[in-house]
Amino acid sequence: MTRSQEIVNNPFLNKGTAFSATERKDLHLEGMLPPRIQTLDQQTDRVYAQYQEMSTDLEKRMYLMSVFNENRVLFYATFAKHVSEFMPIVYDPTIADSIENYSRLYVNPQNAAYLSINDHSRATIRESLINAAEGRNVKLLVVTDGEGILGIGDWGTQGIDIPVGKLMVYTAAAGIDPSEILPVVLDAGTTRASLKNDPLYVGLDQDRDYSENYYEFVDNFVQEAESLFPNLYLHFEDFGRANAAKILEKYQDQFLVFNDDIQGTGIIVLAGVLGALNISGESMTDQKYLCFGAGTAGVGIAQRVAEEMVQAGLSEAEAKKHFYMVDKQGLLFDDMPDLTPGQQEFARSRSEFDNADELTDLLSVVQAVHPTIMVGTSTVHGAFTQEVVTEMAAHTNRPIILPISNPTKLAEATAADLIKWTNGRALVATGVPSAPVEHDGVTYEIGQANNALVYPGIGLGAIAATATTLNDEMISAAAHSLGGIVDSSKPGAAILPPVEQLTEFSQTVANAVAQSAVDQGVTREQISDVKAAVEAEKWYPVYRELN
Ligand SMILES: NC(=O)c1ccc[n+]([C@@H]2O[C@H](COP(=O)([O-])OP(=O)(O)OC[C@H]3O[C@@H](n4cnc5c(N)ncnc54)[C@H](O)[C@@H]3O)[C@@H](O)[C@H]2O)c1
Ligand SMILES: O=C(O)C[C@H](O)C(=O)O
Ligand SMILES: [Mn+2]
Repeated sequence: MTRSQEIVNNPFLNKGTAFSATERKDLHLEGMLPPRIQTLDQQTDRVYAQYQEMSTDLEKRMYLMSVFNENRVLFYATFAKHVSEFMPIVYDPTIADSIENYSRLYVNPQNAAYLSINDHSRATIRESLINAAEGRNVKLLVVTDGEGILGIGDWGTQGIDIPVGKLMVYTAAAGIDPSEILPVVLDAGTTRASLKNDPLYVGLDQDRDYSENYYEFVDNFVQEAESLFPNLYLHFEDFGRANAAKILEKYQDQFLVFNDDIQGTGIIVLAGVLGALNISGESMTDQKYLCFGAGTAGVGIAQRVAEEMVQAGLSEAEAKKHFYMVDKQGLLFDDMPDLTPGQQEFARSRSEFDNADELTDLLSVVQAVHPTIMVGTSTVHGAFTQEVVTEMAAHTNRPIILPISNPTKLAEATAADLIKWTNGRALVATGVPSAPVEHDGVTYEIGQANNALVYPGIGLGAIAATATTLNDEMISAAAHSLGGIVDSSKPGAAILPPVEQLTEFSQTVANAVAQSAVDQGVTREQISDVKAAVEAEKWYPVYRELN
């Protein structure tokens, strides 16, 4: 390839019709492009106009991905102008459709790294990461093994769209330089027969490996990534329930790692609860918390909220008494076999209830417990029925209800139903974006309780501060930093800030996390001005001069 071809085919360098006259001459691009030189603004107008021509959300996403494949600056400049409109297209919920159809729609590897359990030697992994990084300075890596994609389960290699999509949000929300990132999928096989039997499937057509091999694969990957990219922020996403917490615990004291489903979700839900309590005027330690779906996210959130109660003065044992975990078995009791370690932490004793053996479904648990907060991470569509919600609302003035299973087709309830069934008393946030709800003359704004509202800022803050670890203090600082953005005195106010302000509050989160790292002295470099360090780390979608 000639240098000119390399430039126009490199999405990190390509400017399309915006190459200047001098660049066209110096880089030998003359004759390779239509003659009229356009501005980035004109290009984004064209992209947005074409985007609007697409009839379905999946088509819109595919079109935007084609722009992404060609020209990163143009993609992010357009995204920046339409943040709240593009989020559900680029990210959740439309990303779920693109994952389910990934092999069928495949056109481009999108500069991701694809690793295979069939050759998981450190040498091969190292070589693959070097190839995929193409000499770029990787500071942020998002990795999945595809086993627990959103709530839609095991999608093997097709899960790579989650790291790609999560990283797009990092850049759009927090200004992470898109050339300093790497999406990675660890293909350890899949349990999904329809993928294995599909000749178009681009991943390994073999059973998912649950042997020691798997942990060796993960470990070889972590060790090689950490050694190749020494200042890495390593983000784990959508691993299965049996592995997510285990992997985080294994590496969190050694490296700068983050599990979004556990920590990111814990932070955003805690922020939502704090926002709700700000509106109701109630105190955290008076709450009774019901988790429906005690898996990776459910337990991660409960741990974060429990930690907040400890900070509010309760002992750990007292704090845990405020929690009720419900899973497939019903209310989780400490005598049940097969509880995960996280579930065991919160399991109750049967002797607390007269009718313990009857507490096998959500409604009977709500009747027995009278929760004030109910969070859904179960993947059970419609589980928060009118009966469940009215029962909850009969015993608390402002029920805090967060159905956050993704994508839309798995959500436990809609915001509109929750507002209607409680006559506007419920304080609600949902995992996917929800339109405002009109009820009895009041417009209820609905916040989005999605980790996307916090993980970009946390990553930016940790990277900008040159943090060596991501600890509880930094995580708690992130959750608290979102307070005060919403005017809680307004009737129908949301409990979380609006996605339109994603870039602004990502900066707020980043500053809080970086400040916490600096205050604790857990940084590689001495940082005297935290805000300046965060600002200096930010990338903006503008064309840079090429020579
Ligand atoms: N909004 C967010 O930011 C966010 C973040 C993480 C996860 N999530 C969503 O939460 C959901 C769960 O994700 P996860 O990673 O924790 O998955 P997971 O598989 O670890 O957990 C799901 C849990 O729900 C339980 N469950 C399944 N069917 C049930 C039923 N009928 N009754 C009660 N419990 C049942 C499972 O046994 C499991 O423990 C997904 O839909 C995911 O998209 C949302
Ligand atoms: O990806 C999302 O939308 C949030 C979360 O990480 C999930 O797994 O559902
Ligand atoms: Mn996730």
